[in-house]
Amino acid sequence: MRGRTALVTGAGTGIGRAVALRLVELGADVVGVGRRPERLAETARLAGERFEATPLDVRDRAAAAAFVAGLGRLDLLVNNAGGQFVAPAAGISRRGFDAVADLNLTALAALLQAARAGLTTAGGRVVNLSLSAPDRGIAGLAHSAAARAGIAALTRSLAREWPGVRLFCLAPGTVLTAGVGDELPPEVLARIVATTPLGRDTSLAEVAEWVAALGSGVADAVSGALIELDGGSGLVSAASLTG
Ligand SMILES: CCCCCCCCCCC/C=C/C(=O)SCCNC(=O)CCNC(=O)[C@H](O)C(C)(C)COP(=O)(O)OP(=O)(O)OC[C@H]1O[C@@H](n2cnc3c(N)ncnc32)[C@H](O)[C@@H]1OP(=O)(O)O
Ligand SMILES: NC(=O)C1=CN([C@@H]2O[C@H](COP(=O)(O)OP(=O)(O)OC[C@H]3O[C@@H](n4cnc5c(N)ncnc54)[C@H](OP(=O)(O)O)[C@@H]3O)[C@@H](O)[C@H]2O)C=CC1
Repeated sequence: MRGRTALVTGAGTGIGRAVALRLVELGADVVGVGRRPERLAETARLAGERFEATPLDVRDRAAAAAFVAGLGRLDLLVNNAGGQFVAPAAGISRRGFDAVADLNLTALAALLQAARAGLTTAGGRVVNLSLSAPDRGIAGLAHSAAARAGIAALTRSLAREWPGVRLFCLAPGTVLTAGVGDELPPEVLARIVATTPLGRDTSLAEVAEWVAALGSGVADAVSGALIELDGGSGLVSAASLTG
C-alpha cells in the first residue's frame, strides 16, 4: 500500500480504527474522518504520522463533497461510517427512517459521487461496509436492512458505470465492537453468535485484513461483489434483534 492514499470514514472507533491502523501498517497514507475529534485523535496517536484526522459529518453534503474534492487522487475509499437504532418497524418514525437511510445509504452515495474523479484518476478501489444478509430481512432493523441492501445494489451499479474503479461490498455479521455493545445486550449478541454456522463472531482484525486485501489489488479481477464476512450467519434463519 506504500504511496497510496486511503480515506476511511468512521476512523475514530471500532472497525474504522482497525482498518485505518492496518492500512498505515501496510504503508498507506490514511485520511480518517468522523464527527468526534477526540476519537480520531486516539486513532492518530496509535497510527503515527501517516494518519491524518479531519472531523467531518458525512451527512453534511457540502462539507463532505468539498473535503473529498480537496483530496484529489484517491486510491482507496472505505465507507465505514454507519449505524442505526434497534426498533420494531412500527416504532420507526419518518424522521427515524430518514436518519438511518441517510447515514447508511444516501450520504454514502453522495460521498462516492464526490470521490468519483479522484478514484477514476487513480484506478482506485472502494470498500463499502454493509451488514450480513440484509436482503433476508432483520427484525428490529427494517430501516438499516433496507439501507444496507441498497448499498449492495449501489456497489453493483457503480461497478458497471465506473470502468477502472473496483467496488466491493463487505458485509460483516457480528463484530464485537464497543459500538455494537452499546446497541445490543450481551445475551442478544451471544444468541446471534451461537446460531452462526461457524459458532463464532468475526474479529476486528479479520475485517481490517479483508479491507486491506481488497484495497491492495489482490481481488482486482472482481468488482461489484458482496462479500459476507459472517461465519455463515446469512445462511441460516434470518436474524431477529427483537426477540
Ligand atoms: C441472517 C443473519 C444476519 C446476521 C446479522 C445480525 C446482526 C448483527 C448485529 C448488528 C450489527 C450492527 C452493528 C452496528 O451497526 S455497530 C454500530 C453501532 N452503533 C450504532 O448503530 C449507533 C448509531 N446510531 C446513531 O448514531 C443514531 O441513532 C442515528 C445516526 C442512526 C440517528 O441519529 P440522529 O441524531 O440523526 O437522530 P435523532 O436522535 O435526531 O433522531 C431522529 C429520529 O429517529 C428517532 N429515533 C432515534 N432513536 C430511536 C429509537 N431507539 N427508537 C425509535 N426511534 C428512534 C427519533 O425519535 C427521531 O424521530 P422523531 O423526530 O420522529 O422522534
Ligand atoms: N460491529 C458489528 O457487528 C457490525 C458493524 N457493521 C457496520 O460497520 C461499521 C462500523 O461499525 P462499528 O465499528 O462496529 O461501530 P462504531 O459505532 O464504533 O462505528 C461507527 C463509526 O461511524 C462514525 N460515524 C457515525 N455517524 C457518522 C457521521 N454522520 N459522519 C461521520 N462519521 C460517522 C462514528 O464516529 P463519530 O460518532 O465520532 O462520528 C464511528 O466511528 C458501521 O457501518 C456498522 O453499522 C456492520 C455489520 C456488523
